[in-house]
Amino acid sequence: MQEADGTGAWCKVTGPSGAPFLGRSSACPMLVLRDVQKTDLPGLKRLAAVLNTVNLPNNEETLEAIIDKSVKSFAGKVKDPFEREYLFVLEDVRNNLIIGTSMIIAQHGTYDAPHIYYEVSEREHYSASLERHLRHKVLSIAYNYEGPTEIGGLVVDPPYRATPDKPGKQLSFVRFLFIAMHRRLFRPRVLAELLPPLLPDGRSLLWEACGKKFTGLTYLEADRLSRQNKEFIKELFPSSDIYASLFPDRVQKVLGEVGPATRGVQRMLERVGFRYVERIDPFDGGPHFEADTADISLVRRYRTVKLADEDFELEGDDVLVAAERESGRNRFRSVRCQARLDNTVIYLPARAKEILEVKAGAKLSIIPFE
Ligand SMILES: NC(=[NH2+])NCCC[C@H](N)C(=O)O
Repeated sequence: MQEADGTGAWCKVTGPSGAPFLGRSSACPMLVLRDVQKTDLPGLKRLAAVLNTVNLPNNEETLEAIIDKSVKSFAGKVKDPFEREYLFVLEDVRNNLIIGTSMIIAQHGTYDAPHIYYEVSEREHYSASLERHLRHKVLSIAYNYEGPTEIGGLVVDPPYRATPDKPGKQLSFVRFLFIAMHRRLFRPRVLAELLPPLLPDGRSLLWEACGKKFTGLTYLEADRLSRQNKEFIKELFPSSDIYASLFPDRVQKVLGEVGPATRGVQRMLERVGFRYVERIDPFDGGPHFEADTADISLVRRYRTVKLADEDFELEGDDVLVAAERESGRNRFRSVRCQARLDNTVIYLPARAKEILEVKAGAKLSIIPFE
C-alpha cells in the first residue's frame, strides 16, 4: 500500500473547468468523512474508473473485498484488532458523490504477510596500500512480522484537488484523528510508504535494474501481485546485500527519493512528526517515513469535547470533528469546520451538526486542522 499514487492527490490543479467551487468551505462545510459502506460500491467504482490506481483498483471484486474488510473492521467484527483495515471515504453531501478515500491498516507486516523493505546503510572500504577510502550504499532485504500501523490509499478525484476544502488534507488527517480515538487498536509506530519518481510510462528505474532481473515480472505485475503474495519476493529476491554502487547513476539517484506528486504528502507528514527511516521499497526505492504514534502532533493534540446547544457561525478554530456510533451501518462521521472551544465544550455551525448527525450533549472528538 503506497501513499499518493503519483496521480497527484496533492498536486495543484489550477481551476480545471468543472472544478467545484466550494467557497468558504470550513465555515459552511459540504463534505463528510465517514466509514465506507456496502452501498458505496458504485461510488468507489466511479472513482476507481477515473483513477485506476493500485490503491483503488478498477476491479469490482477487489473493491468489494476492501469494503467488506473495512465494514467488518469498523464494526469490530474482525476479532484481532491488528488484522483490521479501515477505509474512509470523503463524500460531497450536496450530490452524494464519493470524491476521495484514505486507509489505515492496523498492522502492516504479519506472520502470513511480512512487511518487506530494503534497509539502506553505508559501508566503508579502505585500502592502505592504495590509500583509497570508499563509501558505498548497501541495500539489505529485511522482513517485519509484527509491523507498524500503516497509513495509505490516499486518492482524491482530480476536479476536487487543491480546492479550498483541502480534501486531500482532510482524508489524510482523519486517519490520525481515528488513531488518536482508538490508540489500543493500533501499533506504537505508524508507517507511510511514499512513491518515488517513476518513468512517464509508470515503470520504475530501480525495478528495471534489479527486481525485474530476479523475478521476470514487470513492475506493475509485481506490484499488484505483492498485495496478495509475499512469498515470491522472499524466494526470488537475492538474500545477500546489494551494493547500490553497481547500479547506473540514474538508478542510484531515485533510491529514497520522493516523486513530484508526493512532495506535498511528504511535507505534511514531516510537519506532524514523520521522518525518513533509511528504509526503502524493495521494488521501486520509494522511501519509508515513520513516527512514534504517541509523538504525532495531531495525536498529541487530540481532545474529546461535549457539544453545546447554541450554534456558532463565526470564524473560529479550524478543526476536524468526529462523532461515533456503537451500532448501525454508519459508525463514524467527521467534518472539517470552524468551531469555538470553551474548555471541554464545543460550539459548532448548524450545518456541521447536521452533517455529523449529532445533538447537544454529544461526545465529540477533535484535532486541529491547520
Ligand atoms: N511496491 C511494492 N509493491 N513493494 C513490495 C511490497 C513492499 C511492502 N512494504 C510490503 O511488504 O508489502
